[in-house]
Amino acid sequence: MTRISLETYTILAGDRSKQPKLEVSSLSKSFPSQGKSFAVLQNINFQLYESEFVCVVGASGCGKSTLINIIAGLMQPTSGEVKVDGEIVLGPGPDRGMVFQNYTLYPWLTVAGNIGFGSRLRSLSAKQRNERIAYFLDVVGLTRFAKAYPKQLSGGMKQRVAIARALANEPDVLLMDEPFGALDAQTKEQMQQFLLDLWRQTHTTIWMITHDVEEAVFLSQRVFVMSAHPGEIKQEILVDLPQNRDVEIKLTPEFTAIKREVMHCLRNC
Ligand SMILES: Nc1ncnc2c1ncn2[C@@H]1O[C@H](COP(=O)(O)OP(=O)(O)OP(=O)(O)O)[C@@H](O)[C@H]1O
Repeated sequence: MTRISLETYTILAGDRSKQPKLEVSSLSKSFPSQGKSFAVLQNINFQLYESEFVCVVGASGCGKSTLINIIAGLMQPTSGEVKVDGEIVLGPGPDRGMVFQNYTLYPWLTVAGNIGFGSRLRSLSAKQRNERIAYFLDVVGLTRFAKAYPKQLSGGMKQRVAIARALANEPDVLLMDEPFGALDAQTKEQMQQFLLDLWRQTHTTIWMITHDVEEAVFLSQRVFVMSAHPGEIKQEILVDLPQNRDVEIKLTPEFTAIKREVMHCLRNC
């Protein structure tokens, strides 16, 4: 298990001399349909290295959610395998944190209670656990809402709690399925910057699904473009932009060129 340092530090993301954090090999998934087998994912192969942030885009129905569910261990592949830190995934586990589009906070727990809920946190002493909760409350800017309940928070705040809860449990890989899909444009932009700043502090390895090409280019170092019927990774596009990004980068010719390349691939791959 990789420990998230509570100090801010900078390392070069994606060191390929090390074992991949997440490895998907020859993965296929079919569902039965009208007496036949319907192939949803076909021969998916990729590696994610420590501290990389990779986004996945693809047309509706190309199998993105099926893939994330298999990586999370919520669904078995028909063939192939998923490894996290070299270990084959056989089911859900604390090595993979999950953040979904629709806020999945526990409504009966306070913000602090939600952040402290993860199984790895519950194995710490009360003092260590409280320190960790305080750290993540601070990181996501919600210290003064520690005792609030989810129903008292806005959509963006709820998603910050969901991200803090996933990170506080120190996952090896954070899996995100359209985490900002339900937010308004302005909150979404704030959350993108928030997530990028958080990633720069923790350097968690992140694999995120989004429908928003601009969001994918802004956040990641690589964008996977999936095609449908059956779902395959058609192209991997390198986002060769500085790691220190803010919204202004979206206006640069370099950003626009990468965005155009992803959009072109989405239309034609
Ligand atoms: N449990 C299931 N049984 C049968 N078919 C399924 C099942 N789950 C998903 N599918 C089919 O697999 C295909 C891919 O679905 P999936 O939800 O993974 O796509 P997606 O890329 O995440 O779509 P979206 O972007 O719209 O969320 C769809 O055709 C869907 O109908």
